[in-house]
Amino acid sequence: LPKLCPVNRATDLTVLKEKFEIPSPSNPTGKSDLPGLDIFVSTADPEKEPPLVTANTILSILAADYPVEKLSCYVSDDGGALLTFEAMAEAASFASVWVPFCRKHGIEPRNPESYFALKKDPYKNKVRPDFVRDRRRLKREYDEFKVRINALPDAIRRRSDAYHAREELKAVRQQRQEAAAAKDALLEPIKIPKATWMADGTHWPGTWIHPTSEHTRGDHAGIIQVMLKPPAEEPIFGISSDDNHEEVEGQPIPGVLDLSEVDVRLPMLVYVSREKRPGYDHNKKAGAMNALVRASAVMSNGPFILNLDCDHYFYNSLALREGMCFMMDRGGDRICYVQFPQRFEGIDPSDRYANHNTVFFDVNMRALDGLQGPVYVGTGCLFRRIALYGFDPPRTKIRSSPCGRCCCGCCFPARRAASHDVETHALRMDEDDGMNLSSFPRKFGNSSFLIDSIPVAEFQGRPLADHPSVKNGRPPGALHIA
Ligand SMILES: O=c1ccn([C@@H]2O[C@H](COP(=O)(O)OP(=O)(O)O[C@H]3O[C@H](CO)[C@@H](O)[C@H](O)[C@H]3O)[C@@H](O)[C@H]2O)c(=O)[nH]1
Ligand SMILES: [Mn+2]
Repeated sequence: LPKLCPVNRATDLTVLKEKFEIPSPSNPTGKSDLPGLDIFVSTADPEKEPPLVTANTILSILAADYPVEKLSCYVSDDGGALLTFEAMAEAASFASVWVPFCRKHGIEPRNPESYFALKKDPYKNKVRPDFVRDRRRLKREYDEFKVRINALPDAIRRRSDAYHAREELKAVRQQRQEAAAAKDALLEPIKIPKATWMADGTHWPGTWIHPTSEHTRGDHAGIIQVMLKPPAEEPIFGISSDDNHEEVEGQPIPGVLDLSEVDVRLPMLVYVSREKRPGYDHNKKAGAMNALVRASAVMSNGPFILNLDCDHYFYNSLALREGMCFMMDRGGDRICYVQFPQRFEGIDPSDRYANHNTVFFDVNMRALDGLQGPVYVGTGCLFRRIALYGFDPPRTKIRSSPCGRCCCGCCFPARRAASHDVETHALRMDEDDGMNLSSFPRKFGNSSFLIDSIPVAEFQGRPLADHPSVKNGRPPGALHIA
């Protein structure tokens, strides 16, 4: 049995910054050379998973400290619910004040609900004189946002009822006209199925409040809606409070945040509800993740993917950068995924039921890291996109080991290579010629957009070729050009 050898790892964010974001003659503004990152959030039921919680998750993602133009967020709604859709739209709109506020004042955590519920002194280490005013302003905005989210179920129901009444009236009128034309006195009562209506006066394509065929939980069309479009390539600074007054009875009040030094761009946000039909097994969260992998490949195609459940959030706005330290390090191209630990809120003080899971996250996972690596726990995991496509790791060839018969990790590639044909159907990534698209099997389906996106993601996910030991690295600066 191998001995347990728990590993503690540390990251150095300064080194990451120096390597990828320091201005140079070829990159005068220090535009980021970090790879793209797609964040997936899954939700399935607005009754059991309150949209306010999902919205908070989304806000913590949109406010994460990562180059805005490299970050995209995808929400998968397996409930196909208009409520979730509209809550995400509200979150996107609230993000336009929340995210600049977080950036301006270095707020942590960037989940508003948790931030405003913090027990510790919010003014600790805050020196900007406008912090008090900005925080008060944001608190009010957030409270109003919460009320809007909580009012959504009712608003949607009332709107749907109003549209329904209008439709019924229309139908009755038409029936009367037809009856009059045909001189037919017999009028049958009209039954129109109760639809769920969107604000623009069209039918919601997903699940309806009153289910009808084609609009039930497991039976509806696919929906993709971009809620925040991809940001501009260069930073956009906000307006200063001098130019931006609110007026109360003709008197300007300086209530609006001064954002003249803050990049106000937001990452792309996409709502996805995959198509569902009766008779198919949709494989719950796994199926949702697969749908997002495909959808994101043709939209932002981030070479890295991180997934979160709707009731989880980023506690640390730098977490994505920390994950990237492992992926972009020398030898990082051999890493398939980086699993983040989970921490829990709202557990009873004595933790009678061991809900903190300390043994699992702080002992078992570290020990596994000393063997072959921790296991994937289903969420909070940063993946290399190409690894999810079923490719072999880039270096599966037998390498000469320093110790004749060795017991170190380098034996695994040899064993894998030998059993390759029989055991796995992994795709080979040719080390010398790169990828040969024509050899890709049908398993990717017929979308040529998807197939073409694969080698792009592979190239962009490589570490920098700034050291002789990095064999297939990409040249520095390859990603900072728009
Ligand atoms: O048809 C479904 C069903 C679930 N989900 C999502 O899957 C996630 C997890 O589902 P949940 O029912 O909350 O499972 P839990 O038991 O709470 O979560 C455990 O199991 C999950 C999946 O295996 C892991 O992601 C979690 O970390 C782990 O705590 C949630 O975001 C759901 O919205 C879907 O997207 N589609
Ligand atoms: Mn859960």
